[in-house]
Amino acid sequence: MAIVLGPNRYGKAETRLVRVFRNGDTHGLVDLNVSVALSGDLEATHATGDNSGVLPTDTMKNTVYAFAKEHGVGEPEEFALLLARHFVESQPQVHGAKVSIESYAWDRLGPHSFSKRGDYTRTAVVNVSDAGTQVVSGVIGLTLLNSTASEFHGFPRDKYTTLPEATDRILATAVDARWRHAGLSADWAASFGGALDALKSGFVGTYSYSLQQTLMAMGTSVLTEREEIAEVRLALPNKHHYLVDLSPFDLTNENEVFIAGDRPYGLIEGSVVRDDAPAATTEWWL
Ligand SMILES: O=c1[nH]c(=O)c2[nH]c(=O)[nH]c2[nH]1
Repeated sequence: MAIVLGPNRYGKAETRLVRVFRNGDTHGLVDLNVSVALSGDLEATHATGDNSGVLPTDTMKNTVYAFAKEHGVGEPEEFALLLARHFVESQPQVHGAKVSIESYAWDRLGPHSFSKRGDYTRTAVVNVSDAGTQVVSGVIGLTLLNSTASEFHGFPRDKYTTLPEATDRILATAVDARWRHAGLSADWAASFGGALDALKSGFVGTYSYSLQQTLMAMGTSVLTEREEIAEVRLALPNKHHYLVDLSPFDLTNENEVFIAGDRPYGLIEGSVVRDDAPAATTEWWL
């Protein structure tokens, strides 16, 4: 029996970068949270502390800031590709790089004034490895609600089942979605905007008998609208809204007064994929 090192990686997580683009009086703003994880020939440091192959995580952080100055910061997918390729190409012992970016949007209030948009976070993850390069875009925290057009019934009942059948309920979720691009170049901004719109219209346009059905419709909507996207993965928390019993006050409640539940919540997860999509080069999930 031998004890050996299993899969491992290391990097600098959550480097917060704000880049101001000064074009005369009118400034632009990019606000990112960048995480880098490298893998490769790293046995020595784990076995003996020989760091001859360990590019410091501090250097990774510095690279993020230096690249922001030297190359600017375009779309998050573009910046992640630039960084991931840099680490793999410049360090022979590094065979894999994963660069994950969260991008926070700011709305313009004036030439150099901005208001942070709080409705969702855009994400981009680039994986460079011997198997290939993969770009995954996504969105987290996109909260959507239908105040009707949702039912849930016909489910199995056992002795622990108390849930009433619902023929008219609120359906609400905070969308966590990632989508894998078939290629390595796209109009990333248009692709993200289109995918976001497709997720929303899939949610809005589906008369739902389960959040699972809505998940499938949202993924299908993205793949129908965006041919550059090969696969969509979704994690949809079911943000339950419970009808308040107003009968103690001699009041009726015709689906008008709800308690917004916090936890526990149902969590519906799934992948929607083109059957002819190219295979993923790296394992990915949320
Ligand atoms: O859309 C739903 N899917 C479920 O699987 C489920 N389970 C549950 O209790 N409520 C719901 N709603």
